[in-house]
Amino acid sequence: RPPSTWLAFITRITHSEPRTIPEQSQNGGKEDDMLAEERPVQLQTSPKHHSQDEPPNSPSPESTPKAAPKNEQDAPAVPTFTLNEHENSDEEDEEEDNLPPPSFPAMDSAQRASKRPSMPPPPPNKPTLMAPPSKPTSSLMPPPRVTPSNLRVLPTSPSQSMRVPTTGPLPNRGPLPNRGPASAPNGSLALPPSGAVKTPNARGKVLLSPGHSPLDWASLQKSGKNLSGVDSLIRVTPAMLKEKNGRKGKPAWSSYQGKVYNISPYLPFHPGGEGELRRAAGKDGAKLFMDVHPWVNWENMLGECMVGIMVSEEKASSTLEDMD
Ligand code: HEM
Repeated sequence: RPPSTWLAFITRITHSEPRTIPEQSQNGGKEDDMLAEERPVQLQTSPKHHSQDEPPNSPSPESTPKAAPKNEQDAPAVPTFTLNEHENSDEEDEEEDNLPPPSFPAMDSAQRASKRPSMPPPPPNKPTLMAPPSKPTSSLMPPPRVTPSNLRVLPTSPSQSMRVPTTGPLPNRGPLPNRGPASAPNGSLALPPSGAVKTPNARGKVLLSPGHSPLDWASLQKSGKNLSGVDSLIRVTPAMLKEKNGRKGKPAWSSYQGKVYNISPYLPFHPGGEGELRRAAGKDGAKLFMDVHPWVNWENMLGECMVGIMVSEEKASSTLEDMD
């Protein structure tokens, strides 16, 4: 048994093509194959009996169908199909509702048996009766409870505080080594003796005058100029060193590990400033030097400025060559 929707379609075809009926009836045996329900529908619409006196071009199921009807109103309706034909036709909907269910799948088939008794889906564009889910309002929510387990335990031991955290921003690396005190507030890093190192301040960097960069000093050392102020190396007594303090036009000498250097030409080149370097004038500057920048090679920096060696007052009269 064809679905109910087919019946309406078959009805239209039989209305529009009456010549198919005699052909089927002429076949005789084929008519028996047709379903019983279809027969009266087809027979009602087919002009089974017609007069012999009709003209040859009159509408006859046995004659060739006309190319065009005489009257457009009499013309059979050409079946047209649209996608929403069933939706727009109320008559067909009612007809379908009254028709028995389609024969496929069979009433006792496994498909029907396995079909869940599902609820029909709600029609679109129709307001549902269910109330929309209430939105959670923050004002009604209780504040999150802070329990001790939610709090991160702060590191207590130095080994824990030095550990790099796996989450969050990287910690401040702090100043470069030997450039000043460590920035760790908990004192976990080893600090030099208090007061021994000045805190470097980037804004306090000494601005050297043009032509007095470290490169300029290196070029001046290689220039061959006499930077020591003496013709040859001399013995320097403590009294002599103390006199060369750089004041009142006098040169500035400073001793470092038994050697005496004329630091006067280096004063405008000193990255730490002329004033800082002058503090070592006329005396042993090793301690001041090592406290600030032990990585600096004094001998390389002031090699051309060497005056002589420190000697006691007794040996001051003799020359260095004599001592060798
Ligand atoms: C007489 C031999 C000296 C030489 C050849 C010398 C050389 C230098 C050099 C090359 C720098 C730059 C270091 C760097 O940027 O890493 C420097 C910086 C400095 N020096 Fe000296 N210096 C001498 C003595 C002194 C003395 C006696 C003092 C202090 C009493 C001093 C205080 C400083 C300071 C404060 C800085 C700046 C450090 C900084 O900016 O981080 N220097 N010196």
